[in-house]
Parts: sequence; C-alpha cells; structure tokens
Amino acid sequence: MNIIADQNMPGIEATFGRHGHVTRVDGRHVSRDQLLHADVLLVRSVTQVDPALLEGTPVRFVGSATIGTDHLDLEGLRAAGIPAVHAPGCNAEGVVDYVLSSLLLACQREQCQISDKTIGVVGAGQVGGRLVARLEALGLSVLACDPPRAEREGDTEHFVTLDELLARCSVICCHMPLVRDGAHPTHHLLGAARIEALSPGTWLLNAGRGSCIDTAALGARLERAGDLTVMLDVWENEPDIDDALRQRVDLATPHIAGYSLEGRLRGTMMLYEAFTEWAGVTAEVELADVLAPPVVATLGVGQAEASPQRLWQALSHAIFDVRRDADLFDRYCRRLGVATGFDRYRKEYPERREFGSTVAYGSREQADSIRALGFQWVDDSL
Ligand SMILES: NC(=O)c1ccc[n+]([C@@H]2O[C@H](COP(=O)([O-])OP(=O)(O)OC[C@H]3O[C@@H](n4cnc5c(N)ncnc54)[C@H](O)[C@@H]3O)[C@@H](O)[C@H]2O)c1
Ligand SMILES: O=C(O)[C@H](O)[C@H](O)COP(=O)(O)O
Repeated sequence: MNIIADQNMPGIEATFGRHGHVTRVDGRHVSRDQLLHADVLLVRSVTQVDPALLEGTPVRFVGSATIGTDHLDLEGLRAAGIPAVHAPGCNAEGVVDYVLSSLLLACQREQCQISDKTIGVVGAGQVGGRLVARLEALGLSVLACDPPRAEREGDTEHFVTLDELLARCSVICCHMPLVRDGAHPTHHLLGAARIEALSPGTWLLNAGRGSCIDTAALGARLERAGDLTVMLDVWENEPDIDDALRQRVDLATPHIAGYSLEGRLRGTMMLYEAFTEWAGVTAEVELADVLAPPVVATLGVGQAEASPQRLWQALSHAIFDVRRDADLFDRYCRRLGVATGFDRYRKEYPERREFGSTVAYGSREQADSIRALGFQWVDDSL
C-alpha cells in the first residue's frame, strides 16, 4: 500500500508505516501527479482535497489530522465514494492552553486582573466548550455564543447572540469553524460594522479560522485608532498574510495554537484508528507508544505565587509562554519574508506539551486553582 503524508505529521512511520510505504510531501503543494500510485492520502489543513485532485488516482482513503474541515470537499469526496475522515477535538486542549497563555500575558502587559473581565467565547464546540469549562472552573465570568448549538439543544438560557456577547464582553475569543453557507455562515462574521462597534480597550483573540474576521477592517481600525488588544493565531490568506496587520497586532502567531505534541499525535492516532478499521487490519500502536513523557514532568509552584493570577501566569508560562512563539515568528518573518517564515516556523515548531501532561506541586489551598488551569496537582507537603 502506498501512503502519501504531509511532512508536518508526527508518528506516521510508527503507525501507517507498518502497513505500507510512506512518502512525505510538502502539504502546500500536493499535485495529482504525486498521487498516481497512492492508495492513502494523509493531510493537514494546508492541502485542499477535492475529487479533481484525486481523479484518475488510486487514492481510496483520505485522512486529515485536523479539527477543521474547510480544506476538504467532503460532499464531493462522498459523492466520489472516497472515505474522508478528520480528527475532531484532537488538538482542542492545546488551543485552550494557547488562549490561557495569551490572556494571562495580556493581563501582565496591561497590569490588569482577568477576573475583572467578562470573556465571550464564540463557537462553543470541542475548543470553545473546553475553554468555557476551564474559564468557569477558574471562577471567571464567561458568556458563550453558538447559534447552531442553541438551536439544536433548544437552549437560549446558556447561549447569547453574537451582538449581545460583543456588547457585554471585554474579551472576545473566536473558535468558530469557517462556514461559507447555510443558516449560520461564519465568513467575515466579525465584519466591518461589528469591528467598528467594538468598545475601545476590547481584547479580540482569533484561534478559529482567519476569514471569520474581516481582517482588512480590523487592520483599518488598528491603524486609525489602535485601541484594541488583538491576538491572532489564524489569518486570512495563510501563509501570505497581511504583514502590516501582523506587525500591528499585540500577539501574532502562525496558526500554532493547537500545535501541542499531544494534539498532533492524537490527530495521527485518530486517523490511524479510522484507517485500520477501513483497511480491516489490526491497529498495532497506541498513543502511549508514540508519546514520550514530558521533559518537564513536575513544576514547583512556590509560596511566592500568592494571588491566583500570579500562580496561573507562573504555571502556564513555564509550560507554554506564547511570547516565545510570537518572538520567533517575528524573527522568521524578518529573515525569510512573511509567507516562508509562516510555514517554516510551523515546520520547525519546538516541542510543546499540554498543561494536562504536567504535574504541578503546590499546597492544598492551591489544588483547585492548579487543576482548574488544566494541570495535574500533587501536594507539595508530601
Ligand atoms: N488555531 C488552531 O490551531 C486551531 C486548532 C483547532 C481548531 N481550529 C479551528 O477552530 C474551529 C473550532 O474547533 P472545534 O474543535 O471547537 O470545532 P467544533 O466543530 O467542535 O465546534 C465548532 C462550534 O462552532 C459552532 N458554530 C458554528 N457556526 C457558528 C456561528 N455562526 N457562530 C457561533 N458558533 C458557531 C458550532 O455549532 C460548534 O459548536 C475549527 O473548525 C478550526 O477551524 C484552529
Ligand atoms: O483545524 C485544526 O485542527 C488546526 O487548525 C490545524 O490542525 C492547524 O495545523 P495544520 O493542519 O495547518 O498543520
């Protein structure tokens, strides 16, 4: 069996490699010619897959190690009889770690307390739902907007409309998928009018898809007024993103929010499970076989971290200081140009572990706070 896989997917040789010959390709430039002898195609979000790409090839199984599916023509592939699977939730914990690291950094920079803010989460699925749960566990004030869920679950009590959320929240976190049609499209959901209407001082974070925000309008507001705190992990026209906007926002990262080692390996393993079922072979490897223990397995919290926010900052930034990614991304862009820098940093992304893999030693009084942040807690008096 011939397996073509994106070069940015870890764990493929250890899993799929047991059942066939693996060839790695640059996911941004997959061509039909490269697939003329392929049975299986494994991609990430940078490869658009539709029936035209696969026409006349022997590809009979497509797997995308991603949460998002906007790069897959699922309907077309279904009509062509080609199974296409993705990896729901695989890197959701990593995205939540990214959001917490970013918001706590913004608090540090602006000398404010996160507990004074109301945080709005747009899109309360695998990522947004987990984010709401962690923020609420930390005792923070949260509102969520998810019209498809509100409709499906008949729940208007727990969900607010987008405009209510924008009006009531000082922090807005976007985690909706990119949907271009249907009853609840998200393309430019935060369009020019909504961006103009944001109160000065609002924090806006996007870790969903770049095109959910009209970034030309966002850039125009920042250029004119510079009165928002903006954290962008996703962009319109990746990797050739608007460099002026990149330099204007407060935190710019190249679509790495979900790039924890666990998240990337979970993506591979979810595809592997689907593949073994499809191929009728026995899965020979589990996640634990390919996931090494974290290098930093334990963290001492120390008595100095008196306030909950200082404790959260110390812990989250010890494991994932998003400044590192922003600084390195900036260096890559300056050295290589923005489009090459964007992809190169993703390709060379330093290993990052999830909060949930890390044990933090703290006092009994700190236990709830440590756990709520997403870490494992061990009593430091033992
Ligand atoms: N930056 C990253 O590294 C990264 C990582 C993972 C996922 N993502 C993106 O985040 C998106 C969300 O991930 P997820 O795992 O939570 O997906 P999900 O499908 O589990 O949840 C998406 C939620 O958004 C809701 N939604 C749909 N349309 C909406 C609208 N108009 N307004 C508000 N909510 C709406 C859905 O009902 C659903 O509950 C993915 O589609 C992907 O594009 C980015
Ligand atoms: O949808 C997702 O899961 C993420 O946005 C995605 O995985 C980011 O990484 P990429 O697939 O672009 O390497």
